[in-house]
Amino acid sequence: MERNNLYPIFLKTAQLEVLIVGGGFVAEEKLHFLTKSSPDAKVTIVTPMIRKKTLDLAKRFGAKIVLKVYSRKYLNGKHIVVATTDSPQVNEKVYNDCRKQNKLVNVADNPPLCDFYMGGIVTKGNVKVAISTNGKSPTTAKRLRQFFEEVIPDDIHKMVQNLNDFRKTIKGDFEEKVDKMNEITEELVKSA
Ligand SMILES: C[C@@]1(CC(=O)O)C2=NC(=C\c3[nH]c(c(CCC(=O)O)c3CC(=O)O)Cc3[nH]c(c(CC(=O)O)c3CCC(=O)O)/C=C3\N/C(=C\2)[C@@H](CCC(=O)O)[C@]3(C)CC(=O)O)/[C@H]1CCC(=O)O
Ligand SMILES: NC(=O)c1ccc[n+]([C@@H]2O[C@H](COP(=O)([O-])OP(=O)(O)OC[C@H]3O[C@@H](n4cnc5c(N)ncnc54)[C@H](O)[C@@H]3O)[C@@H](O)[C@H]2O)c1
Repeated sequence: MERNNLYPIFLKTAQLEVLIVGGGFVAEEKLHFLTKSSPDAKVTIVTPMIRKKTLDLAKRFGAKIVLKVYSRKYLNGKHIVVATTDSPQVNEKVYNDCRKQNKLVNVADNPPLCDFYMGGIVTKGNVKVAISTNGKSPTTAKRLRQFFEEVIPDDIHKMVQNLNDFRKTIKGDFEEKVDKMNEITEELVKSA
């Protein structure tokens, strides 16, 4: 069986600079899911033309807009780059420029030109679940995201907070605390 070997990490988007190249439908989709998960993301969009809905979303989340065609100088100071233009040549140039500078890059509609994939994301308070199908089926990632949004209780953050509070009240060394935390949460996965 094929296996997904990607390693998910949870980025602190408030302290990273993201560049989106292009301002059309795909840019809107990527910006929408980025800001849904991470409203504090620091985003710059470089594009000669921006669609109204992309512009509205960009304004709502304070993204910086540069109405210019892409060139390498716009990579300065950026950590993560997402290319969404309708020109395969431009997208490929963005990819190659980023690889040369060791910047993480995603060409949205071209899985081989991605260092990382955006995933389906469920956020419930402090709990976050990220889903990937290894780039094989974005539709499945979306459906799984909808499923988990439904089944994970909205108030799971209360349990997380209670366990955080409870941990502080336990006496003993690290090992004893781990044992106690595992003991009281055992029921959560019993039926699984
Ligand atoms: C999860 C999500 C996150 C997000 O967008 O942030 C996401 N795509 C979403 C939706 C979606 N995108 C597309 C459709 C129509 C599907 C169809 O037509 O079959 C749908 C479904 C819909 O809209 O219903 C079009 C599409 N997307 C990609 C290709 C190229 C290809 O697959 O070859 C094509 C076809 C282009 C063409 O036809 O040429 C590629 C990628 N899309 C990914 C992520 C990465 C892999 C994630 C993974 O590992 O699973 C990857 C590899 C790169 C990337 O973009 O990072 C978001 C759902 C968010 C949510 O709902 O929660
Ligand atoms: N819209 C979709 O759902 C979808 C689905 C599958 C694949 N795609 C593919 O994704 C690509 C983008 O699609 P779209 O619908 O977002 O297109 P779009 O026409 O809505 O947007 C393209 C954007 O790229 C920008 N752009 C063009 N040249 C540029 C340059 N040199 N520098 C910076 N920005 C530049 C344009 O100004 C525009 O904002 C296309 O290749 C399309 O075939 C789109």
